[in-house]
Amino acid sequence: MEKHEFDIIVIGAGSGGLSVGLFMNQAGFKVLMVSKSDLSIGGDCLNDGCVPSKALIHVAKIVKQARDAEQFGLTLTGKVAIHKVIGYIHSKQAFIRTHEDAKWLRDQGITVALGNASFTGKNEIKVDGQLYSGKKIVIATGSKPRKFKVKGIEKVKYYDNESIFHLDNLPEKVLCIGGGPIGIEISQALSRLGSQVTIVNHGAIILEHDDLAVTSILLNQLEKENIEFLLEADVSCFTSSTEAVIKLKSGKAITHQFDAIFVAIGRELSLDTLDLAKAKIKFDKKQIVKDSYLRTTNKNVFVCGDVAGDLQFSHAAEFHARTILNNLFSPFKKKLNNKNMSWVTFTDPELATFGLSEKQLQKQHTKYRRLEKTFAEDDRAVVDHYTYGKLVLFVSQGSLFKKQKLLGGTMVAPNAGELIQELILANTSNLSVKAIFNKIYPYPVASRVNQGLITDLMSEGLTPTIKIFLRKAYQIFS
Ligand SMILES: Cc1cc2nc3c(=O)[nH]c(=O)nc-3n(C[C@H](O)[C@H](O)[C@H](O)COP(=O)(O)OP(=O)(O)OC[C@H]3O[C@@H](n4cnc5c(N)ncnc54)[C@H](O)[C@@H]3O)c2cc1C
Ligand SMILES: NC(=O)c1ccc[n+]([C@@H]2O[C@H](COP(=O)([O-])OP(=O)(O)OC[C@H]3O[C@@H](n4cnc5c(N)ncnc54)[C@H](O)[C@@H]3O)[C@@H](O)[C@H]2O)c1
Repeated sequence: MEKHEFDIIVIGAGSGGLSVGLFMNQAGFKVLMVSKSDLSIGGDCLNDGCVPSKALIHVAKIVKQARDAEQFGLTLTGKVAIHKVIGYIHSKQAFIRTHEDAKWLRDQGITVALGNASFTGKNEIKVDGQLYSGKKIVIATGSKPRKFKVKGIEKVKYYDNESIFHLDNLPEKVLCIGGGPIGIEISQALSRLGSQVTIVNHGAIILEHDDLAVTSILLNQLEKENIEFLLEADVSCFTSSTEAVIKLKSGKAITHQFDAIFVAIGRELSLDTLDLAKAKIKFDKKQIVKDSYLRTTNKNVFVCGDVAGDLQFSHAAEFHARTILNNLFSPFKKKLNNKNMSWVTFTDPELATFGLSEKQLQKQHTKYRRLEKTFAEDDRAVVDHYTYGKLVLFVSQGSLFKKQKLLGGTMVAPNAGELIQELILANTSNLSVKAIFNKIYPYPVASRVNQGLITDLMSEGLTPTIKIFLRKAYQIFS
């Protein structure tokens, strides 16, 4: 059988795989991209994840704002037509697909093979009966929703992120299993469109990777929108297609009625068809064994994105790609380092987090200050009605000769994801907090809250000695 040879083979054309493949192609290398099918190009992000979920959230927000307008005398009648919502989502996906499909990739000069890839040797894979070899191979096969296995599950209408964006009818009552970002984002959107939603979460808190000071505010806001939370609770079984038995924290079991369940209890890595052993790639505890350079036990094969078993975000997958690309071209190999990572949960209000968390700072024995500010007195928050908002920052200890810097932080507010961007820049660029303090913010942009908290910190510098010094200076120079 004829074998096709490439400089690099990328298995999986999602956020991670596309980043590697497109750059290598632009740089003049011979690239093979493998995707299960034409429609799976773009990966989870385009097809079953970020894009459809953010489009759904957009529509749900419009509906909520229309309902909110009733307090100003407008009257709203009728129900949301779910097929129009789904149509909107699909139209946005179709638009993006025009530059994320096999034809477009081929037009760029990339060879595309459609089908499941499996290894046949250390540098060789097979797709749809055809062999391909690559000097380097990147596994970027992503992840899939973990299946919920409990007695009676076969009786119920079951949705997860692969089916929810194809809804025919909006279920009246939804039972969401899982209080992570997928469960929370989708639950709020469904609730705003008209479903009555209850979230059952195994853990004691929602969004367990974020700071409790902000997740508790988000929880409170979601409860105000009539989303019910059962925390530290588990579905023991389904007794019919519409009834679940839920074991509560107290040990008590209750029955709960619903029309459909939405499952978001974490992800499983997509490795099924790869046949890793043929390429001498070790696999342990449901993960591919990798080093801190994202290399597998076969030094010519890398892992990138969700399948690496690290943080599962589109931008994390892109960051993996950048790390791998750097190391392909530079003698100065970079280890994967997430100290500047950030993420946003696109609820309303949004929850945005960047840099190191308090747990990480404590673990690495870094000296830091925790600063907190509510938005109760922020003029923009007052007029736009989000005084519940909060900003938390972790700053290093400065001195006369040492810059005080942002180590991490988190915010809950509408548009928090945009508001923290300048803090992320200060964090990644190692700027002093004075960069925020010295900025002139147009009044009343919402991001003035960032300066507000840093100003609180700076005013601590007005010690009794400094005040005496200022009085003297005033006497002399004024
Ligand atoms: C509902 C939801 C919302 C999300 N929202 C956000 C968000 O707002 N922001 C964010 O940053 N992240 C978000 N994520 C996470 C984000 O989608 C993923 O982290 C990201 O898509 C991972 O990219 P990847 O390249 O690792 O994998 P993927 O994008 O999943 O791509 C992997 C590709 O490999 C293909 N593949 C698998 N096995 C094989 C094989 N054997 N041969 C050939 N091809 C194969 C798959 O079909 C797929 O196309 C969300 C996820 C979900 C589910
Ligand atoms: N805006 C974003 O960036 C965004 C949005 C969606 C998803 N994502 C990514 O996708 C990943 C997966 O999201 P996810 O929400 O599926 O998973 P997750 O692992 O983040 O959260 C799962 C939640 O389900 C709970 N859980 C687990 N088993 C359960 C059970 N049997 N019963 C009840 N609760 C149970 C856990 O306590 C946890 O709170 C996220 O970690 C994130 O990286 C990102």
